[in-house]
Amino acid sequence: MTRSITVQNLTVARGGKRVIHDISFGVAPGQISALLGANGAGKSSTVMALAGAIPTDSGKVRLGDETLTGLSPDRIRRHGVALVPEGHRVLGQLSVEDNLLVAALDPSATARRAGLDRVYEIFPELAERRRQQASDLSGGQKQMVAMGQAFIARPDFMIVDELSLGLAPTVVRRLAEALKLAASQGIGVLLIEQFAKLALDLARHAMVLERGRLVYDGPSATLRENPEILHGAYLAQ
Ligand SMILES: Nc1ncnc2c1ncn2[C@@H]1O[C@H](COP(=O)(O)OP(=O)(O)OP(=O)(O)O)[C@@H](O)[C@H]1O
Repeated sequence: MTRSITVQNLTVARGGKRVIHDISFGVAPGQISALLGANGAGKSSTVMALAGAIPTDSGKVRLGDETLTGLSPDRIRRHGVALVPEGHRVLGQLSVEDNLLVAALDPSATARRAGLDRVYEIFPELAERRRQQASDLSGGQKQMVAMGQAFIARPDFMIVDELSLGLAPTVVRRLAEALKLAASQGIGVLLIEQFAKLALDLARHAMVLERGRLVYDGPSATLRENPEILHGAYLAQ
């Protein structure tokens, strides 16, 4: 079962200052949505609020009929929202396989095996390195592990904070294919990406944040065809 995520009138304050102002949007099952904006526009704050890592001031986040607002990050994950955090962080002392298994939600041996098989099918390069210590992986392989940790939890909704940061184009293409696969299987994806072109190529739906306000919410094709909308938001910051 896959469900839409709905954000209603979300307001977030950090350090006593309002950084997200009353934003509303939705991501449907199987849809890739890009969230764009200049440095400091509020992308990470939005993502962290959705994942429960920082509190919300007001507003509501729902996955299907369930309200996620106010739940802990772990509860939100168990409800079906997987976050791939910025910086392809892994548990360096653990093997690739143990990194994946710590993220599995269903403890049964059958489910864990099926989860690993699913991740290794998406990223065969991780299967070859399953016993390798994660700290020895390349940046791209670490990002595969981070994405694998999301996939193994069988989420309804995936948030990817900076897919391509610091990674080579060939690796980014592989990761982009994995996101498309996720969407084709009904997972809703919210992609935060500094390279607008990549994000707009991947996503059919896009949003632009400017100083904590949503200034565009619509087809990504419109942003591709009217780059001044995006330039305006980046310059205004
Ligand atoms: N820990 C914090 N405490 C107080 N204010 C913060 C904190 N982190 C971020 N901010 C402020 O919140 C606002 C939004 O920042 P945020 O990091 O969400 O933007 P962003 O679009 O993700 O930018 P970047 O791409 O640089 O990460 C900025 O004004 C920033 O200074």
